[in-house]
Amino acid sequence: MDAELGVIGGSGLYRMPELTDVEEIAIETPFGRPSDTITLGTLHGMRVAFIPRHGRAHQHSPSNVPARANFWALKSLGVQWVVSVSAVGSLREEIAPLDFVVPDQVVDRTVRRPRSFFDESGLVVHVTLDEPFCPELRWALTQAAIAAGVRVHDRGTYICIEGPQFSTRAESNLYRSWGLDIIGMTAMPEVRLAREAELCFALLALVTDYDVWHAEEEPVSVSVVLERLHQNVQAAQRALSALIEYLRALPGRCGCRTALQHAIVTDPAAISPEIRQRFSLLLGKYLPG
Ligand SMILES: CSC[C@H]1O[C@H](OP(=O)(O)O)[C@H](O)[C@@H]1O
Ligand SMILES: Nc1ncnc2[nH]cnc12
Repeated sequence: MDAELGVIGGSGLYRMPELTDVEEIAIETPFGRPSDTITLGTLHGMRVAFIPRHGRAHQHSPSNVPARANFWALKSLGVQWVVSVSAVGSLREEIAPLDFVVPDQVVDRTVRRPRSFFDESGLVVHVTLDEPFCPELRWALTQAAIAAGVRVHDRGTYICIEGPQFSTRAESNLYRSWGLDIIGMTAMPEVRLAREAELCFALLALVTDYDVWHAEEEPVSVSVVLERLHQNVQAAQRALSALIEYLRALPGRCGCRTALQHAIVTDPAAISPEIRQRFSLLLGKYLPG
């Protein structure tokens, strides 16, 4: 095992300066290359693998993030927990810019992203997503954010739009009328892929704006987002540091690690040795070669 914790850094979080004993590794996966080289390093005694989601130069748009390669690479490094750090807009007055949110639900409005490792493989796999984020990891992340001294909302529903454009006012008001809390462009398909890879996954959402619905606030733009990220990215780094001690205390009783146990529908007799070999990283314990 090269790392226990994976961190996917979103907009504004392109490196983790707190890591020591750092090495950069380039990984090739069956789904191509991850977003960038992966930084392996140590944080309070725990090995961490860090991937900047959009690349260090922010060259991958939300629709083109190689999410399958990122999660495959993290799985191949042995990580158990994956934390995504993301900039989001708020859809509610009481969730203010500079607050943090650890969402418990997600609505997927993306339309053109591969959403499964098993597309066109001849394997049919249906994982359960009633609880899309790992409850144990969410708890640890919430405690860590509190320890970092920020105002944190310990639940909320994230709507993931395709982008890359921000929403229209009518869309923003529609999402508010649906009772949704925060908006971004990247939680999907990461939630789906984490579950298929049997990884515990949670999201630390950094609120940067009130999207476009708020009568008194400036509508979201890249400059608004970057300005707010500049103000709270250090708090996010503090929360990641504080997270390690809470991770060590987790009981590991969530269902994430066995998510595929009853999810494979295809008759094992019909699964070829080549397919077993290709997916052995994810399915080896259920479909021996
Ligand atoms: C740079 S503003 C829009 C951009 O920021 C968020 O990215 P991430 O979730 O990776 O922090 C949002 O989803 C958009 O991709
Ligand atoms: N309002 C917003 N909509 C979509 N993605 C965002 N990322 C940060 N703010 C956002």
